Amino acid sequence: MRIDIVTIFPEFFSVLDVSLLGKARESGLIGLGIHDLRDFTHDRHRTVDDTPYGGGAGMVMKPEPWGEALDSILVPESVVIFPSPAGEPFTQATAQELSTEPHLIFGCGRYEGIDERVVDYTATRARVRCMSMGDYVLNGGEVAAMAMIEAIGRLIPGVIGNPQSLLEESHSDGLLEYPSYTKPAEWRGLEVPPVLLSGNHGAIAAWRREQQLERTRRIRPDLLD
Ligand SMILES: O=C(OCc1ccccc1)c1cn[nH]c1
Repeated sequence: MRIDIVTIFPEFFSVLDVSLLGKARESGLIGLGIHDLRDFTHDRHRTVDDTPYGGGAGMVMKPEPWGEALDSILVPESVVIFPSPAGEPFTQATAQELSTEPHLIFGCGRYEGIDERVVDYTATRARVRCMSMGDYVLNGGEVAAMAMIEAIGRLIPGVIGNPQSLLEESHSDGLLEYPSYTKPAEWRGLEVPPVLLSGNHGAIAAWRREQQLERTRRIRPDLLD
């Protein structure tokens, strides 16, 4: 997979060099390109925003720099993702689906957002998805993009050492994960549930499933609808 990121804070993504994805990049599993939106401006002040038509507070990102930046990296197979509070929910299912794509482009908006014509025009040349990480507002798309890149990247075969662990985590089967324990068997007066020490794998699997259902009912009943 190749991932390109367009942002006015390219240095923000230098952490991707050292994280889990750093190894994936060394091994060629993931190609990463980081593009400074200001490199696609032509005025002395490298302007990327302007006041909104129709009035209102804040600034809107100008379409021209975005058009040139995306022209320089877009191919028909690309999926262009714009993190946005007004986007569709990004879930584990979305991460799973996007992890099989050959090329993802993350367009990190700031201010009040990007001129809508950038979304409309880009949608005539590739698949575009405005995606939300949750019902809250950040100052820009960079943090959301980082989270999506990690959620997607770890699902790419070969990136995670132990693919089995991907099967048993929260949301992989639509439920929250069961509680986990490790040595010592007793810690500060608290014991590990005896079934986990029983060696009875059938009982352990049944207990874990029940824990998943109980937790999901208690903490995230919406997942059971
Ligand atoms: O704030 C977010 O994206 C940054 C952004 C993009 C465009 C305009 C304002 C802010 C966000 C919240 N949930 N998921 C994403």
